[in-house]
Amino acid sequence: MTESTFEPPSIERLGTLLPGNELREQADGRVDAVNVSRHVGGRQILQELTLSVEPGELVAIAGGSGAGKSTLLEILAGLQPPSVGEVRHDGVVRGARAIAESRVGYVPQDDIIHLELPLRRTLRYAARLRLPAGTTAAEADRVVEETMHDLDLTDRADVPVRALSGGQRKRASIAVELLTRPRLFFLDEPTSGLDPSTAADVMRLLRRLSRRGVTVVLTTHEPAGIDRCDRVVFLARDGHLAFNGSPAEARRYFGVEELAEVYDRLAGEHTPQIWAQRFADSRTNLQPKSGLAQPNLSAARSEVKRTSAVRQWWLLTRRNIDVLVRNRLTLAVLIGSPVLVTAMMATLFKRGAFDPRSAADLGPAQVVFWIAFAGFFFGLTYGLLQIVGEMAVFRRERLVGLSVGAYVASKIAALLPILAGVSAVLLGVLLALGRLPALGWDVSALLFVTIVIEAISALALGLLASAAVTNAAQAALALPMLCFPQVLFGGAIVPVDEMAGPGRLMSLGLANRHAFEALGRELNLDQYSATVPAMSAYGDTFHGGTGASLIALASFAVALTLATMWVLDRRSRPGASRR
Ligand SMILES: Nc1ncnc2c1ncn2[C@@H]1O[C@H](COP(=O)(O)OP(=O)(O)OP(=O)(O)O)[C@@H](O)[C@H]1O
Repeated sequence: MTESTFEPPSIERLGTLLPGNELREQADGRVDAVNVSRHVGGRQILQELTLSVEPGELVAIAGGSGAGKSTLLEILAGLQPPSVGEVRHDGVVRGARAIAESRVGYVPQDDIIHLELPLRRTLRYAARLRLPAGTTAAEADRVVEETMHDLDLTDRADVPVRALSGGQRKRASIAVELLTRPRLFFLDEPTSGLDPSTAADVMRLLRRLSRRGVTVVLTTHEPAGIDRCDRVVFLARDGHLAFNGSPAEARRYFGVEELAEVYDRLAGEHTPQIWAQRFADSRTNLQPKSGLAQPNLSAARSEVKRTSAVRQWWLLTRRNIDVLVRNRLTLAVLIGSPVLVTAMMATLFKRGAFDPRSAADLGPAQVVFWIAFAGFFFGLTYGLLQIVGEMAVFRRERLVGLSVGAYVASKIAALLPILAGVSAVLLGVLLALGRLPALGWDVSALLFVTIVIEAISALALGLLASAAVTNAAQAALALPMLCFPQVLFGGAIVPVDEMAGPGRLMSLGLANRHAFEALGRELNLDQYSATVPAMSAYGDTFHGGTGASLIALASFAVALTLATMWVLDRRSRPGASRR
């Protein structure tokens, strides 16, 4: 092992969270929410409440749909700031970034693992990303094996996550979070969608964790799950605190035999405030015995040093390639669509389109325009589905310190070689079949570089759209919306000089126009304006050097990459909409 301040993250040292291990860390893992409330867009979704969770407690947050359970959970976890009040972990008031660096586990409702990868592989990537800087690969692998063993997943280690059962997949999501041995563990509806026996398995697992000293807080709708908890917090509509106590006390308090009946009782009153008032009046009997922990502003907990951004980039690039290679359908589309486009262009255009004696009308300009558009199209389609499908994974990893720059750069690094490959094939085929004039290496190389720079700027545009939309259907709709202006205002169908003023201005911001001009100049299309009358409409379009066009394309790539990072940062901030 290399010299470092980090000790091996063995189960023994990290603490002993799972069954079969008798060690127990000192009792930290306390959560206090003091006068917290939350309003969004003028609506109060969580009313002011104060509650504490003791170290090692297993607590359920229950209530009707939309009552504010997830909101309260995220506030307790420190992933969403309360609008008013504060949350303390072990007496320490923490900002979201500090929480990201401490040992808080959080399992959202969505899967936070890549479905394409085998379980062991996905856990290994997660371990290398999340375990402290300095952890060797062998140590990370050992933690993965121990965690899989503890969660009874070892015999599923080589199965792609997609092929796991619902319960196994939920345990896999829990496993990702247990890799760092959290002291505080928050789960949003960990049993939803599971059959009663599998749900009971998950609850038993959480109970075992709490017995080992981990504080576990979860949201749930299932009365059977609530019964397995030490304590239940019932929320009435609009986030009113209706009850906080043990499941047995809840039965007495609401006067019901079954906890399922509490939901009817909560819905029965005209206003949820009635429940909040009733509980506040009875509260003195049910206050946690130890009271609130005092804020400890000076506490300097040993915080985990995260993996460097460069190493994150390298790990994520490898994971991206791994996911791409294993998702045969995506790979087939990424390679198949350029092959089809190349074949179509070879079929559409005649040989000798660039021969000055036979060049017909707009022939040379059209060939060049569609080559430019192909580069744009490849890049855009490559980027469009990259982020939207793994937003839940990204958001979770961001909370444990993932760098947005490393994430976006890893997408570009994984896709760039394929983009360069398909661009080279497109040019090579058109040259070999005589759809382009015979060219020297220097011009061919220039054409290739132009197409690749354009494809990268389109890739960045695709990534931006992928980061901004909320589902794959929206991403698919974005494709024609983003392509259409590139065709209309690209300068080939209507030459720039013939466009109305606003159109001309708009074309300046489109990659296709600059790529069309650059490729046309590299191929010396200017020569046809004298011999082919229709080409004279392009005026000075193909006159001069290509530097300005290439700089414009590179600037788009940089600006769109930065915009993608900005959108991702905003969407992964604590409190950002999950929708
Ligand atoms: N970022 C947000 N922007 C706008 N409204 C929000 C936001 N987050 C939550 N809400 C609203 O606040 C209310 C509580 O949401 P929350 O997800 O906490 O409820 P829940 O009890 O977990 O619901 P469910 O059981 O259906 O998951 C809902 O009406 C929801 O639409």
